[in-house]
Amino acid sequence: MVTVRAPATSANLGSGFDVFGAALSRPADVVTVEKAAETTIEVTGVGAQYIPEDPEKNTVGAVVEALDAPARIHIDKGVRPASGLGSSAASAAGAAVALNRLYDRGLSREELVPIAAEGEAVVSGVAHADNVAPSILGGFTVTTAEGTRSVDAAIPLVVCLPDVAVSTRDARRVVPETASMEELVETVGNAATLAIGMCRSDPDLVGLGMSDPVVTPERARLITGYDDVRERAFDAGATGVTVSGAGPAVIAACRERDRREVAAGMLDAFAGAGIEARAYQTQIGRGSTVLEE
Ligand SMILES: Nc1ncnc2c1ncn2[C@@H]1O[C@H](COP(=O)(O)OP(=O)(O)OP(=O)(O)O)[C@@H](O)[C@H]1O
Ligand SMILES: N[C@@H](CCO)C(=O)O
Repeated sequence: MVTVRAPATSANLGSGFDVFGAALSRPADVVTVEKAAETTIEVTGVGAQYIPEDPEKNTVGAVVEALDAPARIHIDKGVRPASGLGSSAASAAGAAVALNRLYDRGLSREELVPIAAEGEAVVSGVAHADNVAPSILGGFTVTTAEGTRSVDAAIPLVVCLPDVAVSTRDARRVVPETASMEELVETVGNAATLAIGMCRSDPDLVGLGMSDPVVTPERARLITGYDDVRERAFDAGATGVTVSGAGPAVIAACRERDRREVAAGMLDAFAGAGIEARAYQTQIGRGSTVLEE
Protein backbone atom coordinates (compact mmCIF):
# COMPACT_ATOMS: atom_id res chain seq x y z
CA MET A 1 0.00 0.00 0.00
CA VAL A 2 1.25 3.51 -0.80
CA THR A 3 -0.30 6.79 0.39
CA VAL A 4 0.58 10.13 -1.23
CA ARG A 5 -0.40 13.71 -0.36
CA ALA A 6 -0.81 15.67 -3.61
CA PRO A 7 -1.16 19.46 -3.30
CA ALA A 8 -3.64 21.83 -4.89
CA THR A 9 -2.10 24.03 -7.57
CA SER A 10 -2.77 27.30 -9.33
CA ALA A 11 -2.21 27.29 -13.09
CA ASN A 12 -1.66 30.25 -15.44
CA LEU A 13 -0.89 32.86 -12.73
CA GLY A 14 -2.32 35.39 -15.20
CA SER A 15 0.36 35.91 -17.84
CA GLY A 16 1.40 32.23 -18.18
CA PHE A 17 -1.74 30.71 -19.71
CA ASP A 18 -1.29 26.92 -20.07
CA VAL A 19 2.41 27.30 -19.11
CA PHE A 20 2.88 28.55 -15.52
CA GLY A 21 1.85 26.66 -12.40
CA ALA A 22 2.51 26.76 -8.67
CA ALA A 23 2.09 24.16 -5.95
CA LEU A 24 0.12 25.43 -2.93
CA SER A 25 1.07 24.39 0.59
CA ARG A 26 -2.65 23.76 1.23
CA PRO A 27 -5.21 22.29 0.51
CA ALA A 28 -4.35 18.77 -0.80
CA ASP A 29 -5.77 15.39 -1.85
CA VAL A 30 -4.59 12.16 -0.22
CA VAL A 31 -4.45 9.15 -2.57
CA THR A 32 -3.96 5.57 -1.32
CA VAL A 33 -3.30 2.67 -3.70
CA GLU A 34 -3.12 -1.09 -3.19
CA LYS A 35 -2.37 -3.73 -5.84
CA ALA A 36 -5.53 -5.41 -7.21
CA ALA A 37 -6.52 -7.51 -10.23
CA GLU A 38 -9.04 -4.87 -11.31
CA THR A 39 -9.12 -1.16 -10.69
CA THR A 40 -11.71 0.26 -8.31
CA ILE A 41 -11.95 3.86 -7.12
CA GLU A 42 -13.54 5.18 -3.94
CA VAL A 43 -13.81 8.95 -3.39
CA THR A 44 -14.45 10.67 -0.05
CA GLY A 45 -13.98 14.23 1.19
CA VAL A 46 -14.82 17.67 -0.23
CA GLY A 47 -17.19 17.50 -3.21
CA ALA A 48 -16.92 13.70 -3.41
CA GLN A 49 -20.55 13.50 -4.48
CA TYR A 50 -19.67 15.26 -7.77
CA ILE A 51 -16.76 13.01 -8.66
CA PRO A 52 -17.28 9.82 -10.71
CA GLU A 53 -15.83 6.58 -9.31
CA ASP A 54 -15.88 4.95 -12.75
CA PRO A 55 -12.20 4.60 -13.83
CA GLU A 56 -13.19 5.69 -17.35
CA LYS A 57 -14.41 9.04 -15.99
CA ASN A 58 -12.08 9.72 -13.06
CA THR A 59 -8.72 11.34 -13.83
CA VAL A 60 -6.84 8.59 -12.00
CA GLY A 61 -8.25 5.96 -14.40
CA ALA A 62 -6.12 7.33 -17.25
CA VAL A 63 -3.04 7.20 -15.01
CA VAL A 64 -3.73 3.54 -14.16
CA GLU A 65 -3.95 2.79 -17.89
CA ALA A 66 -0.78 4.67 -18.77
CA LEU A 67 1.25 2.93 -16.05
CA ASP A 68 -0.48 -0.44 -16.57
CA ALA A 69 -0.95 -0.51 -12.79
CA PRO A 70 -4.37 -1.85 -11.70
CA ALA A 71 -5.17 -0.97 -8.10
CA ARG A 72 -7.74 -0.44 -5.39
CA ILE A 73 -7.65 3.35 -5.08
CA HIS A 74 -8.99 5.61 -2.36
CA ILE A 75 -9.04 9.36 -2.97
CA ASP A 76 -9.65 11.62 0.03
CA LYS A 77 -10.47 14.98 -1.56
CA GLY A 78 -9.18 18.10 0.14
CA VAL A 79 -9.33 20.09 -3.10
CA ARG A 80 -12.90 20.85 -4.17
CA PRO A 81 -13.71 19.90 -7.79
CA ALA A 82 -14.34 22.63 -10.39
CA SER A 83 -12.47 25.09 -8.19
CA GLY A 84 -9.58 26.41 -10.27
CA LEU A 85 -7.25 24.85 -7.72
CA GLY A 86 -6.26 21.84 -9.80
CA SER A 87 -8.64 19.41 -8.11
CA SER A 88 -8.74 16.91 -10.96
CA ALA A 89 -4.95 17.26 -11.37
CA ALA A 90 -4.15 16.66 -7.68
CA SER A 91 -5.76 13.21 -7.77
CA ALA A 92 -4.00 12.33 -11.03
CA ALA A 93 -0.64 13.57 -9.73
CA GLY A 94 -1.02 11.68 -6.44
CA ALA A 95 -2.02 8.50 -8.28
CA ALA A 96 0.93 8.78 -10.68
CA VAL A 97 3.46 9.13 -7.85
CA ALA A 98 1.79 6.39 -5.76
CA LEU A 99 1.39 3.83 -8.58
CA ASN A 100 4.93 4.43 -9.85
CA ARG A 101 6.11 3.49 -6.36
CA LEU A 102 3.64 0.61 -5.81
CA TYR A 103 4.62 -1.11 -9.07
CA ASP A 104 8.26 -0.04 -8.94
CA ARG A 105 8.07 1.48 -12.43
CA GLY A 106 11.18 3.59 -11.82
CA LEU A 107 9.95 6.70 -13.64
CA SER A 108 11.33 10.10 -12.62
CA ARG A 109 8.99 12.82 -11.34
CA GLU A 110 9.48 14.68 -14.67
CA GLU A 111 8.49 11.54 -16.60
CA LEU A 112 5.31 11.23 -14.53
CA VAL A 113 4.07 14.70 -15.60
CA PRO A 114 2.77 13.76 -19.11
CA ILE A 115 1.29 10.55 -17.66
CA ALA A 116 -0.71 12.44 -15.04
CA ALA A 117 -1.72 14.99 -17.69
CA GLU A 118 -3.60 12.22 -19.53
CA GLY A 119 -6.10 12.44 -16.68
CA GLU A 120 -6.76 16.11 -17.49
CA ALA A 121 -7.78 15.15 -21.03
CA VAL A 122 -10.55 13.00 -19.49
CA VAL A 123 -12.22 16.03 -17.87
CA SER A 124 -11.33 19.09 -19.94
CA GLY A 125 -10.63 17.57 -23.36
CA VAL A 126 -7.00 18.80 -23.33
CA ALA A 127 -4.02 17.08 -21.67
CA HIS A 128 -2.73 20.40 -20.27
CA ALA A 129 0.05 19.73 -17.74
CA ASP A 130 0.21 23.09 -15.97
CA ASN A 131 -1.58 21.75 -12.87
CA VAL A 132 -0.17 18.22 -12.68
CA ALA A 133 3.43 19.49 -13.07
CA PRO A 134 3.50 21.57 -9.86
CA SER A 135 1.41 19.00 -8.00
CA ILE A 136 4.09 16.40 -8.76
CA LEU A 137 7.25 18.54 -8.68
CA GLY A 138 6.35 21.37 -6.28
CA GLY A 139 7.44 25.02 -6.48
CA PHE A 140 6.86 27.24 -9.52
CA THR A 141 6.75 25.36 -12.81
CA VAL A 142 7.05 26.29 -16.47
CA THR A 143 5.60 23.62 -18.75
CA THR A 144 6.04 23.69 -22.55
CA ALA A 145 6.01 21.08 -25.30
CA GLU A 146 9.67 20.50 -24.42
CA GLY A 147 8.93 19.49 -20.82
CA THR A 148 8.73 21.11 -17.38
CA ARG A 149 11.26 23.23 -15.48
CA SER A 150 10.72 24.09 -11.84
CA VAL A 151 12.18 26.33 -9.15
CA ASP A 152 11.42 26.61 -5.45
CA ALA A 153 10.03 29.99 -4.48
CA ALA A 154 8.85 31.51 -1.20
CA ILE A 155 5.79 33.58 -2.10
CA PRO A 156 2.86 34.12 0.32
CA LEU A 157 -0.52 33.68 -1.38
CA VAL A 158 -4.24 33.87 -0.71
CA VAL A 159 -6.64 31.76 -2.76
CA CYS A 160 -10.26 32.69 -2.27
CA LEU A 161 -12.75 30.05 -3.43
CA PRO A 162 -16.38 31.16 -3.91
CA ASP A 163 -19.15 28.65 -3.37
CA VAL A 164 -19.89 28.30 -7.10
CA ALA A 165 -18.50 25.86 -9.66
CA VAL A 166 -16.84 26.68 -12.98
CA SER A 167 -15.74 23.71 -15.09
CA THR A 168 -12.45 23.97 -16.97
CA ARG A 169 -14.21 22.71 -20.09
CA ASP A 170 -16.66 25.67 -19.98
CA ALA A 171 -13.94 28.20 -19.09
CA ARG A 172 -11.83 27.11 -22.06
CA ARG A 173 -14.69 28.09 -24.38
CA VAL A 174 -14.24 31.80 -23.55
CA VAL A 175 -10.50 31.86 -24.28
CA PRO A 176 -9.95 34.23 -27.26
CA GLU A 177 -8.67 32.54 -30.41
CA THR A 178 -6.33 35.39 -31.30
CA ALA A 179 -4.31 38.14 -29.60
CA SER A 180 -2.83 41.32 -31.05
CA MET A 181 0.91 41.96 -31.30
CA GLU A 182 0.53 44.66 -28.62
CA GLU A 183 -1.10 42.13 -26.27
CA LEU A 184 1.58 39.58 -27.07
CA VAL A 185 4.38 42.00 -26.20
CA GLU A 186 2.65 42.97 -22.94
CA THR A 187 2.08 39.33 -22.00
CA VAL A 188 5.68 38.30 -22.67
CA GLY A 189 6.91 41.21 -20.55
CA ASN A 190 4.61 40.30 -17.69
CA ALA A 191 5.44 36.59 -17.85
CA ALA A 192 9.17 37.30 -17.82
CA THR A 193 8.74 39.67 -14.85
CA LEU A 194 6.82 37.00 -12.95
CA ALA A 195 9.47 34.35 -13.68
CA ILE A 196 12.27 36.61 -12.41
CA GLY A 197 10.14 37.34 -9.33
CA MET A 198 9.80 33.61 -8.62
CA CYS A 199 13.55 33.06 -8.97
CA ARG A 200 14.14 35.90 -6.48
CA SER A 201 11.17 35.02 -4.22
CA ASP A 202 10.03 38.62 -4.70
CA PRO A 203 6.24 39.08 -4.18
CA ASP A 204 6.31 42.54 -5.83
CA LEU A 205 7.65 41.22 -9.13
CA VAL A 206 5.44 38.13 -9.03
CA GLY A 207 2.35 40.28 -8.44
CA LEU A 208 3.30 42.74 -11.17
CA GLY A 209 3.84 39.91 -13.62
CA MET A 210 0.41 38.36 -12.99
CA SER A 211 -1.28 40.97 -15.15
CA ASP A 212 -2.74 39.47 -18.36
CA PRO A 213 -4.63 41.40 -21.06
CA VAL A 214 -5.90 38.38 -23.04
CA VAL A 215 -7.46 35.43 -21.18
CA THR A 216 -8.11 36.72 -17.65
CA PRO A 217 -10.56 39.53 -18.59
CA GLU A 218 -12.78 36.96 -20.38
CA ARG A 219 -12.59 34.44 -17.54
CA ALA A 220 -13.21 37.11 -14.88
CA ARG A 221 -16.65 37.72 -16.38
CA LEU A 222 -17.66 34.20 -15.27
CA ILE A 223 -16.94 35.08 -11.61
CA THR A 224 -19.60 37.21 -9.90
CA GLY A 225 -17.95 39.89 -7.76
CA TYR A 226 -14.47 39.48 -9.31
CA ASP A 227 -13.75 43.21 -9.77
CA ASP A 228 -14.59 44.00 -6.14
CA VAL A 229 -12.62 41.03 -4.84
CA ARG A 230 -9.60 42.18 -6.85
CA GLU A 231 -9.91 45.75 -5.65
CA ARG A 232 -10.27 44.76 -1.98
CA ALA A 233 -7.24 42.49 -2.24
CA PHE A 234 -5.13 45.35 -3.65
CA ASP A 235 -6.47 47.71 -0.96
CA ALA A 236 -5.27 45.24 1.69
CA GLY A 237 -1.75 45.07 0.22
CA ALA A 238 -1.87 42.39 -2.49
CA THR A 239 0.90 42.78 -5.06
CA GLY A 240 -1.04 40.99 -7.81
CA VAL A 241 -4.46 39.37 -8.28
CA THR A 242 -5.77 37.07 -10.99
CA VAL A 243 -8.11 34.16 -11.72
CA SER A 244 -6.67 30.87 -10.42
CA GLY A 245 -6.64 28.26 -13.17
CA ALA A 246 -9.96 28.25 -14.95
CA GLY A 247 -11.63 29.83 -11.89
CA PRO A 248 -13.75 30.47 -9.90
CA ALA A 249 -10.96 30.72 -7.27
CA VAL A 250 -9.15 34.05 -7.24
CA ILE A 251 -5.45 34.13 -6.28
CA ALA A 252 -3.51 37.01 -4.76
CA ALA A 253 0.24 37.33 -4.15
CA CYS A 254 1.27 39.43 -1.16
CA ARG A 255 3.79 39.89 1.63
CA GLU A 256 3.33 37.64 4.63
CA ARG A 257 2.44 40.52 6.95
CA ASP A 258 -0.53 41.44 4.68
CA ARG A 259 -1.86 37.94 4.02
CA ARG A 260 -4.54 37.87 6.72
CA GLU A 261 -5.96 41.26 5.68
CA VAL A 262 -5.89 40.32 1.99
CA ALA A 263 -7.89 37.16 2.80
CA ALA A 264 -10.39 39.14 4.91
CA GLY A 265 -10.87 41.75 2.15
CA MET A 266 -11.48 39.12 -0.53
CA LEU A 267 -13.99 37.23 1.64
CA ASP A 268 -15.79 40.45 2.46
CA ALA A 269 -16.07 41.40 -1.22
CA PHE A 270 -17.55 38.01 -2.15
CA ALA A 271 -19.98 38.34 0.77
CA GLY A 272 -20.96 41.78 -0.57
CA ALA A 273 -21.84 40.11 -3.88
CA GLY A 274 -24.01 37.62 -1.96
CA ILE A 275 -21.58 34.74 -2.40
CA GLU A 276 -20.17 32.53 0.34
CA ALA A 277 -16.48 31.84 -0.03
CA ARG A 278 -13.54 30.23 1.71
CA ALA A 279 -10.07 31.78 1.82
CA TYR A 280 -6.89 29.71 2.09
CA GLN A 281 -3.88 31.60 3.47
CA THR A 282 -1.22 29.61 1.72
CA GLN A 283 2.14 29.86 -0.08
CA ILE A 284 4.10 28.13 -2.79
CA GLY A 285 4.83 24.66 -1.45
CA ARG A 286 6.26 21.24 -2.13
CA GLY A 287 5.06 18.61 -4.59
CA SER A 288 3.47 15.23 -3.96
CA THR A 289 4.79 13.60 -0.80
CA VAL A 290 4.76 9.90 0.07
CA LEU A 291 3.12 9.67 3.52
CA GLU A 292 3.15 5.91 3.97
CA GLU A 293 4.26 2.75 2.18
N1 LIG B 1 -10.23 12.65 -9.15
C1 LIG B 1 -10.94 13.71 -9.48
N2 LIG B 1 -10.90 14.82 -8.70
C2 LIG B 1 -11.65 15.92 -9.01
N3 LIG B 1 -12.47 16.01 -10.08
C3 LIG B 1 -12.54 14.92 -10.90
C4 LIG B 1 -11.77 13.76 -10.64
N4 LIG B 1 -12.03 12.88 -11.64
C5 LIG B 1 -12.92 13.45 -12.46
N5 LIG B 1 -13.24 14.68 -12.03
C6 LIG B 1 -14.17 15.62 -12.67
O1 LIG B 1 -13.41 16.74 -13.12
C7 LIG B 1 -14.18 17.92 -13.05
C8 LIG B 1 -13.38 18.96 -12.27
O2 LIG B 1 -12.23 19.26 -12.99
P1 LIG B 1 -11.95 20.72 -13.50
O3 LIG B 1 -10.69 20.69 -14.29
O4 LIG B 1 -13.19 21.26 -14.16
O5 LIG B 1 -11.76 21.49 -12.12
P2 LIG B 1 -10.47 21.78 -11.31
O6 LIG B 1 -9.53 20.65 -11.46
O7 LIG B 1 -10.83 22.18 -9.93
O8 LIG B 1 -10.02 23.12 -12.03
P3 LIG B 1 -8.72 23.75 -12.62
O9 LIG B 1 -8.14 22.72 -13.56
O10 LIG B 1 -9.21 24.99 -13.29
O11 LIG B 1 -7.80 24.08 -11.51
C9 LIG B 1 -15.47 17.59 -12.34
O12 LIG B 1 -16.47 17.41 -13.33
C10 LIG B 1 -15.18 16.23 -11.70
O13 LIG B 1 -16.31 15.38 -11.60
N1 LIG C 1 -4.41 26.18 -18.14
C1 LIG C 1 -5.67 25.57 -17.83
C2 LIG C 1 -5.65 25.24 -16.37
C3 LIG C 1 -6.95 24.82 -15.80
O1 LIG C 1 -6.74 24.73 -14.41
C4 LIG C 1 -6.77 26.56 -18.15
O2 LIG C 1 -6.65 27.71 -17.72
O3 LIG C 1 -7.72 26.20 -18.82
